Amino acid sequence: MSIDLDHIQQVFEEADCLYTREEVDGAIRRMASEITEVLADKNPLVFAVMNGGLVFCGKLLTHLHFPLESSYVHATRYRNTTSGGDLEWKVPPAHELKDRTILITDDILDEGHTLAAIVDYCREAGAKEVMTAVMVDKLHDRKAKPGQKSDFTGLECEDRYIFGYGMDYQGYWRNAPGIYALKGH
Ligand SMILES: O=P(O)(O)OC[C@H]1O[C@H](OP(=O)(O)OP(=O)(O)O)[C@H](O)[C@@H]1O
Ligand SMILES: Nc1nc2[nH]cnc2c(=O)[nH]1
Repeated sequence: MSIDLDHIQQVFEEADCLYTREEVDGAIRRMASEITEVLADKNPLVFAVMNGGLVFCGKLLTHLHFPLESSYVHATRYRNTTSGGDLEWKVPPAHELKDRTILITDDILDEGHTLAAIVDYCREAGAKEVMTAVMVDKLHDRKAKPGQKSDFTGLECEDRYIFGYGMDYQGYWRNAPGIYALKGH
């Protein structure tokens, strides 16, 4: 399928900016101090969930000033579409997880299936403690587990399809410098 770059450009121009770069960065700094209080002496292993978690995790890591290891996992459920399907593991964790404290970082907690599956995987692999941090929690009543929350949450957003700061629209605009909502979604 060929991609219509005029459409991609138009999507950005018509989108609503929900959070500016400054607002997102402020939320990430606040999360970093909350995470530091809980994990600073636990030698955690911090995973970015690719692709969407790349920007958030990268920014967050630079605000965590204590010993930790960082790596990534790649799991996807949306595959460049705007509604979710079955979780596909593209790259499972490469580290030994037994007895480790794990922090999983992702861009968005939407229905929560992705994060729940990754948490379950880490627990089954023998992790001592598994915590999660998400940049944005989308507010609606379709969570995989009723009342599901992340241990650390940066921002909340309404029930619309969003992109920017790592999150894509049809594979594009992960580089958008804030969090934007698609017109009409
Ligand atoms: O809470 P959920 O409804 O499970 O959705 C959240 C997940 O969806 C997105 O990933 P996606 O599958 O789109 O892959 P991507 O990270 O490569 O964009 C996002 O990065 C989260 O990992
Ligand atoms: N880009 C993007 N990915 C998602 N994955 C789950 N929800 C969303 C969303 O609103 N935007």
